[in-house]
Amino acid sequence: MTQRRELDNYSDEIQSLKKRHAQEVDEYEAGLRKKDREMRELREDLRVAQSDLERERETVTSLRATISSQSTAQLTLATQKNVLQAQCDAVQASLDAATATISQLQLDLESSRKRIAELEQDAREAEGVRRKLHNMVQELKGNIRVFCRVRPILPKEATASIAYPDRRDHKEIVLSSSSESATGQERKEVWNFSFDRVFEPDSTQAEVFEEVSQLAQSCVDGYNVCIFAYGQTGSGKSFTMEGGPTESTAGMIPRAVEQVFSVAEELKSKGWEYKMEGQFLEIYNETINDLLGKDEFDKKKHEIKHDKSGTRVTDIVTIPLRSATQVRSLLAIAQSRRTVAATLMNERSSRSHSVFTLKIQGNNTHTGETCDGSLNLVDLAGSERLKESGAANDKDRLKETQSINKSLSALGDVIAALGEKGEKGEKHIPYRNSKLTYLLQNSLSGNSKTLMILNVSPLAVHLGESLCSLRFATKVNNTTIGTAKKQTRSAS
Ligand SMILES: Nc1ncnc2c1ncn2[C@@H]1O[C@H](COP(=O)(O)OP(=O)(O)OP(=O)(O)O)[C@@H](O)[C@H]1O
Repeated sequence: MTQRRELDNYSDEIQSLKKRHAQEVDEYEAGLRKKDREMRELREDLRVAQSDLERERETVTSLRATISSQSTAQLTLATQKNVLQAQCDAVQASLDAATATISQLQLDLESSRKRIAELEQDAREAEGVRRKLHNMVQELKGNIRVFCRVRPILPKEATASIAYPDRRDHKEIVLSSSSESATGQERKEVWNFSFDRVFEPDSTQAEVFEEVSQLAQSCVDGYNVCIFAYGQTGSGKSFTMEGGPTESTAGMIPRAVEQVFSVAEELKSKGWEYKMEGQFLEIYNETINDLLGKDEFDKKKHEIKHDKSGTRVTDIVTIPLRSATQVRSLLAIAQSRRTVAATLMNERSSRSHSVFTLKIQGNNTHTGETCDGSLNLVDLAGSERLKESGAANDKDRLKETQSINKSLSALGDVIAALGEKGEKGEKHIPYRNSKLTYLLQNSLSGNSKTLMILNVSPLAVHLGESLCSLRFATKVNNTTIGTAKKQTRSAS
């Protein structure tokens, strides 16, 4: 029994042990599951931690790369800083030097300003002296001068016998002709003429202008200047005065105008300011026509008036001029109007006098001086006589030729009378004998300078006309003796 009880006890004990064991197994399994869960969680944490670690590693690598490139950049910057510092030092040094130089320059500038003021004063005085000397030179050369220009022969023309013996000063021209006398003997005739300058056929416009340019200077200095082209039709007057379309063939009018503008520009630095205006007219049959008028034909009646302010033509268009280019276009307008008139009225351009007038008013802003000059450029009508012009049987042509002859001989008389006045004192000058001389009255007397360019045709058929022109020009040229004497008188 005891055994039995013991057995029961043992069985109970086994039962309780089994129970406890099952309980412990449960607990153990629950613990195990918990551990398992904890282990999964830990694994997850580990994976997260590993990926964080991986990221951190990448960050570290990239930071290392950044640090390495930053240190390279820092090194470069440091080098650049050193270079800039050196440059800065150099700039500072040159700035210091420049400041010193500026101070010195300011001193120099001040003394240069003083010197410039003195030189400007000297220049103004020298300009006055130059004007006087220039005028003296012009007077010594003669206030009335004559140049003779022989035009080249054109194709198919037969030349007359013309020689130029003065190879040094170019002042002589010799015409000759040989004919057979009634007895069959050869008769040779020779005519010598001398002028202030003779231009041979190969002379260029530039060479002729070289002699004329001094007069352009005079009119800017306040003198009245008249330049005439005289000669028979076809002798080269228009070529000489207006010239061709190219720079090398441009005539005296465009060249003189160019020169006047450039001299006026140069004198600006000496305080001179100039106002210029131009007019262009023609005198045809003793009637004035405005070549710058608006209409194709000028129907207005123009009169010449002389008053204190100078010579004025009533109702004539006067254009303020600002540049030589503007003058050239004006000349072209005038030329086209003359061409229209010429086609309608029998080569009128060679049967009328054209007068281009440039008025120049100067005012010196430093000295208060003023001056009034004018440049008259005159292309005279053809000087041929009645028989040559073929006018004898044509009433209109006859009238034309007579009025041309009248005005040309009036011009010769006025110039001759001016020369005599120079020798004998007071003398009546017959300005009123023609429109041309009346118009140019103020530009042919007093402080005026006259140049006549005699244009001569080289043709054998024109020999007679050439001789007439040369004789007329010689009469004009002899007038210069008056001026030469004046110079002797003032010297004594
Ligand atoms: N120095 C020169 N060089 C070249 N050709 C010239 C020269 N002089 C004149 N001529 C030519 O001779 C011809 C006559 O000249 P131009 O027309 O100038 O004469 P003109 O005396 O003015 O005649 P007009 O009284 O008919 O106007 C023109 O063909 C011109 O081009």
